[in-house]
Amino acid sequence: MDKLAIIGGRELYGDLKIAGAKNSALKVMAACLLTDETLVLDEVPDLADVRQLLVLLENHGVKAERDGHRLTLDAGAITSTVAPYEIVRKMRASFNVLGPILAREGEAKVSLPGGCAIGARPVDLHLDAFRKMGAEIELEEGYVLAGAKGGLKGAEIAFPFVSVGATEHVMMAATLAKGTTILRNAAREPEIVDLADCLRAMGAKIEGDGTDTITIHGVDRLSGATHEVLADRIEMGSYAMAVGAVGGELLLERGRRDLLGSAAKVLEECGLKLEDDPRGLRVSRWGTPTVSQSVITEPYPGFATDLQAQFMALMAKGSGTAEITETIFENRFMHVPELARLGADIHVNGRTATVHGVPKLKGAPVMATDLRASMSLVIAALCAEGQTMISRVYHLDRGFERLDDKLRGVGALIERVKDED
Ligand SMILES: CC(=O)N[C@H]1[C@@H](OP(=O)(O)OP(=O)(O)OC[C@H]2O[C@@H](n3ccc(=O)[nH]c3=O)[C@H](O)[C@@H]2O)O[C@H](CO)[C@@H](O)[C@@H]1O
Ligand SMILES: C=C(OP(=O)(O)O)C(=O)O
Repeated sequence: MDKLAIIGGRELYGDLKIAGAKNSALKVMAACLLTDETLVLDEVPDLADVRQLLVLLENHGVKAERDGHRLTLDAGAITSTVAPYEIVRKMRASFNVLGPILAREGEAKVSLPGGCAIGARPVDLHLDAFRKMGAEIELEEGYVLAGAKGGLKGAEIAFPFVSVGATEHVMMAATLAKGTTILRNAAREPEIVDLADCLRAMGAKIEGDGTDTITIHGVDRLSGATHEVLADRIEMGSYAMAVGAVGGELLLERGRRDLLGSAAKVLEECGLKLEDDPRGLRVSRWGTPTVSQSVITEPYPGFATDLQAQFMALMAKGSGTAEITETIFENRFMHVPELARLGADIHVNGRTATVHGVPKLKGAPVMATDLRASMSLVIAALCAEGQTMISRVYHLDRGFERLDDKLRGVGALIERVKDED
């Protein structure tokens, strides 16, 4: 298992390319199952999660070819409608093959998913929606058995609360349903719009993505297409926070201020400068203290839960006190004890963490606990005095492409070391 050794205190300068969004790439990849023609995807990030989903798609008969960031997927024939536990348990997004396979083949058997251990993460909203669309759903030995022999039917589905995964999953399946599906209280994340753009390029009829009501008119078949995956707003926000923590100036290529939602304004209030540039998002902070700000995580365009841990690292050296409230996942403060090892002063009470800014952090051995928590440790290490050794970095490799190379390229002292244990 690799570790990361980081010596803090070096400001970050230069250009850093933001990869395609993990949380978009995984969904558009699953969309290849909706057509027997070829789907070509550009700007697909080179991540452990992407490789993991490819294993699952190949299990269903998909032929995949990778050339740099271009991925060509051909689901000419779906050879298996079963998504096994051994593959699906490793990643939440792999559950989203159920809808496309069900829509195209009339049946699917998919293991209940895994993913980051940040909460219980049930899939009831997904399954309730498919039932409304006429599917018969049973749970057996950890698998969802879904059947819709006559095909899925359009339905009106009002989600009781916002779910990114359920919105995407039902939107995909509804493209091949008979009739019209209306999703109310739908998620509005940029990745939903990216997926809808890809599906439209494949011939789907979708309106309203990016709002809380999405209408999908089912079509008989979808075709092949070429689609470029949107930039990763979480990677972009994380590097922006790294600049906030340690100072400097980065041009985050392909980045866009609007993708950050309300986090953009929060970062500016903390003292960062964010400027859209023809090549991406320019972020800078020069010598001024980081002003502590309180945030509450919310669905987009609210402050993203996937940036909460990184923001806590930024607040650790803030000028005052910040309250950080997590409303999306019930167990997403696992980074708190690790940040405390570096000297952060954080107290958790229920869903709120109170962060009293300290003048300095000091390097220490720490352990990555989940994907975004790992990035919060990287940010804290970049602005800590001395060396921090982060273990279990396989969490980071799930969602941050070539993190150590990218940070080294802009001046950070960071090395990947092989664990001898
Ligand atoms: C691969 C991917 O895109 N992952 C993202 C996606 O996860 P994911 O799609 O799993 O997140 P959801 O938006 O569905 O989850 C939001 C909340 O709803 C709950 N819930 C969800 C579905 C359901 O059927 N029942 C239920 O109770 C979840 O446990 C969670 O508490 O959106 C999250 C919220 O922005 C992000 O943190 C994840 O990075
Ligand atoms: C929680 C995340 O991923 P997943 O939903 O795949 O666990 C994430 O991307 O921050």
